[in-house]
Formats: sequence, C-alpha cells, structure tokens
Amino acid sequence: MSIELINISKTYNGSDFILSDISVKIETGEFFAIVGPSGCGKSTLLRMIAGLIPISNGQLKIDDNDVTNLPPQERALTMVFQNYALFPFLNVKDNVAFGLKARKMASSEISTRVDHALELVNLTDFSDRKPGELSGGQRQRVALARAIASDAKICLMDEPLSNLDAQLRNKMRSEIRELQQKLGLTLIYVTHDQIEAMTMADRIMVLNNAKTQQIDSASNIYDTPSNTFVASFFGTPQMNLLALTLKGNNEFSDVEHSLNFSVTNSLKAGNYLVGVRPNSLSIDNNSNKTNAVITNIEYLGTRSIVHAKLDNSMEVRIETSNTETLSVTDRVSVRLTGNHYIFSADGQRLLNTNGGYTDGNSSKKLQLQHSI
Ligand SMILES: Nc1ncnc2c1ncn2[C@@H]1O[C@H](COP(=O)(O)OP(=O)(O)OP(=O)(O)O)[C@@H](O)[C@H]1O
Repeated sequence: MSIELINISKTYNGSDFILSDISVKIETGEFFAIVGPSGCGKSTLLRMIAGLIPISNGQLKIDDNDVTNLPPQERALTMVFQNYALFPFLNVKDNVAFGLKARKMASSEISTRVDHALELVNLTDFSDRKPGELSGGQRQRVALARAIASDAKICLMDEPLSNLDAQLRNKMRSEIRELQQKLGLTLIYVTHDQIEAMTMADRIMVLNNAKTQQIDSASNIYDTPSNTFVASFFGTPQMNLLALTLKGNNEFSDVEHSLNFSVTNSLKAGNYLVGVRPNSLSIDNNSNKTNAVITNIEYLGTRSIVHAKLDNSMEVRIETSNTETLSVTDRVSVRLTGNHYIFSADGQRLLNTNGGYTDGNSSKKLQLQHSI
C-alpha cells in the first residue's frame, strides 16, 4: 500500500509551524526513513500519518484514498513505539494477541497468526514469559510480532531500537529489514541516527527546521547533499566546511598555505562554503611544503581521524589509514585528493567537483582567498 503526503503542515497554536508543507509519495513495499535532529518533528509527522494527532493543513492518502480525517483503526496500519508499549501483566503470546482479540477475531485465527508472528521473530520458546522476564531485544521482537500479527501492510516505527545497546541494534537492524522485505511491508521508520537510516532505508527524508531538506536514496544523500545541513548530518566523521571568499575574474589558484581547490564551473566573486569530506583529504608528514600542524589524533584501529590546523587558522579533519607515523604537533602537508562541494554562503549546494576547472574556453584559474 502506498502513502502520499500532500502539503502537510502541523501547528499547535495556528502560527508556529512544527512541520511545514511536507510532500512525498511512499511507494508500496518501500522502506522509508524519516531522519533529523531531536525536536524537528519526526514523531509528529509519524503520529499524523497514524491518525493519533490531527493534521493542521494538507492531505494524507493511503492507496489513493483520502484518509486525512479517518481514525487510526480505519487506516490499515500498525505502529511500533520506542518503549514497545507492552502490557507487563500479559505474557508474550497474549501481548501479541491483544489487538486481534480487541478486533473480535475468531480464536483459531488469532492463534494461527500469533504462532506465525512469534516464529518469524524467533520467540516461540518465550511465548509464556512476561515482558519483565525478557531482554530488551526480545521485548523489541514482541512489539514486532504484534505488528506482524495484525497483518497490516503499513507499519510505522518510531525509534524502535533506541533502547538497545549498539551490538543488538546492529542485529535488529538487519532483522527488521529482512522482515520488511519478506512481508512486503510499506515501512516508515523514524530515527535520529543517520547510520540506521542509511543502512536500512530505500529512501530517506531529511527534516530540519520544520521543512524537508532532501528526499533521496542513502547514496544520493551522501554524494549529492542538497545543502550544508544534509552534508554535515550524513557521514562520519563530519564533512569539513570551509568559509572562503572567491575573488577575481574566474581566477582560481592556490592560495599560499591553503588547500588546492579547483572547480569545473565558473562562480561569481563572493563568499562560499567549500565542503570536503575527511576522506577526500590526504596528509603527509614527509613533505617539505607543509601547510598545517596536527592538533589531535583519534585512533580507530585501521584508520585515524587527524585534526589539523591549516596555516590560515582553519581547522580540518582528515581520515587516513596512516595510524603509526603521525604525531600531535607534527608539521604536515594537507592536500585535497577527492571530491569537494561548493555551497552558497547560506548553505545551498552549487557544485560538486572532482577537480579540473574549465570555463569552457580555457583553463583559467579562479582566485580563492580565505575570509577568516
Ligand atoms: N502537544 C504539543 N504542543 C506543542 N508543541 C508540541 C506538542 N508536541 C510536540 N510539540 C513540539 O513539536 C516539536 C516536534 O516534536 P517531535 O516529538 O515531533 O520531534 P522529534 O523530531 O520526534 O524529536 P525526538 O527525536 O527528540 O523524539 C518539538 O519542538 C515539540 O516541543
């Protein structure tokens, strides 16, 4: 079943919009993640889709039918909450059966569905236990089993893994993804964790400041972020954003002590933000043309994140597999070796390049000077 959000907004007092003009069509069988920082309105959006809170403006369609004003039970969807919402006094089996009993389903049908759902999440042997006798991951699976037993084709999940430790979260990520594919569910998954969204979802909606920032696949969001918010939110370690002033008539050249930037299109003189991912920079402590000093090294086993201060005072993070020969206070040469992105001063992406500037006729150079 598909879900379509058409210009949906939410306000609690009629003026301050918590969400503004959100539109997207989520296709049947799609795993769709909603991502953004705390308080950006992810849960509010999910709850409006579920019918738990009213939509202030706009329209919601499920399979092309307008459900904007329908109560939750008439929307043919199920929801898994962050706290699992299990009844502590009911055993696993009865927790899973609860919603089905409320729907006055025949007991033989309930039994078949509950057994099937518990089998799918590997909890058959735990069906007589109470939630208090289960681990966090097992409780999470009970909540999943309840969603599966309902047989709804749409499942909404609100940060379902945030109470689990890192290892279990990893495991549950792939279990949820497998189940979603096996059952052909249309799944909307709210998380503030960019890695969770990137590893699980077919498409991701990035929310910030009440607005959609980008809707795209994980790889497009990473490779072509629409603005500096998306660029900084996705990718670990974070993208370096350098405030630069472009001067001259399409002149582009190295500025002494800076990185070597080049662009493929001409840009007007003015202020820009240049984005460089830490793995697009190289670091060398054997060069006699140094331009930076190492201020900190985060050792991560097979790689290190090196923090360096360029001679123009800008600070950059560099990802390197050189984990042995570098030390804090070393003078080094930092060079651009991969893609970079050019954003307007207000953060919208203008260009991303892999080097080689041309203005169409010649290989004139653009002069970049640092604004700070
Ligand atoms: N009943 C309400 N009245 C007024 N404001 C509300 C109400 N409920 C939520 N808000 C506000 O709406 C905004 C969005 O809240 P929401 O819970 O959707 O954010 P979120 O992105 O899910 O955050 P988190 O990741 O922290 O759970 C917040 O600023 C919150 O304070």
